[in-house]
Amino acid sequence: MITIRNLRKSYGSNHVLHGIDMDVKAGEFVVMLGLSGAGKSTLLRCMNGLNQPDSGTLQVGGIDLMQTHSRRELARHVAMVFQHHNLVHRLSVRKNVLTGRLGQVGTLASVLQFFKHSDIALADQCLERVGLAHKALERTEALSGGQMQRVGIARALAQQPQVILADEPVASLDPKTARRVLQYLRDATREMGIAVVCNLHQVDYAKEFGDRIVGLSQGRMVFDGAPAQLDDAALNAIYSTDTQAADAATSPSHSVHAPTGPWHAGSAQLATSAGAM
Ligand SMILES: Nc1ncnc2c1ncn2[C@@H]1O[C@H](COP(=O)(O)OP(=O)(O)OP(=O)(O)O)[C@@H](O)[C@H]1O
Repeated sequence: MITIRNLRKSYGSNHVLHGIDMDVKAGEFVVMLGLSGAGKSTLLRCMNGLNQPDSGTLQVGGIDLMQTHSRRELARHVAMVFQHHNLVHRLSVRKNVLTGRLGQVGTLASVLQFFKHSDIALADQCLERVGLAHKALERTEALSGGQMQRVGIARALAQQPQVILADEPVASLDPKTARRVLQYLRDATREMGIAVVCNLHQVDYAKEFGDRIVGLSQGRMVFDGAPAQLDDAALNAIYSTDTQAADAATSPSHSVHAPTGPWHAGSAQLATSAGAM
């Protein structure tokens, strides 16, 4: 579903991504961890076509993002869940979910916001998945933050995407609500075979909900493994502010790559150099 090879991205002279390699398969829930500024959002924005990488290979949901593509084409394959929901508060909950269908309907229907019965049925099914079917006709502004985020997930599901990218989706929620939101996201994507990449700042949520965790430090992948492999040494490598440690973690002798072929869940080992400790 997602294939990334040697991906590089700079903002002017600020080199943010230094050759990222990553594969995500259908139904896999990958959590991305890293310090603020590590490049997590930049990588997600590359995957969502909002940032143009400088070089490398980037295929998401069957689309080659290094080549020209339309936003509409991308929306048919890739959905985004945002930290602040990005919902239209004055619209009903169902209409917000239906906006997830805009990339799939014709241009005129999209402009007029005219939806078929099948789209409405799909929107209601998606709301059902996140436990909010009973709120379909309510104005969105009347919902709590956690409920709004679940509407954001329902909207993403209504796109019927192959990939969902979530950028800190629970950053502004209390722990109980955050867990509920992540549970809905993980369960729905697993059942629907969607590949998910989710940026989080909470290590405990990453361990609880991730099928796999990737760690970014200063634009380099320093960990790629199962939650059980995320030990103190791994956390030190991910959250180190020491440039040498990040370099050591990705040096050839301490590679996070699998010995053969592309990365996959649990394949990669954490660098164990003294610098990364
Ligand atoms: N649009 C932009 N223009 C210029 N520089 C940018 C832009 N977006 C991000 N950066 C820079 O790229 C680097 C990585 O930022 P990014 O937002 O990707 O990190 P992050 O790991 O997602 O951080 P956070 O966890 O705080 O969201 C930072 O140095 C940041 O200042």
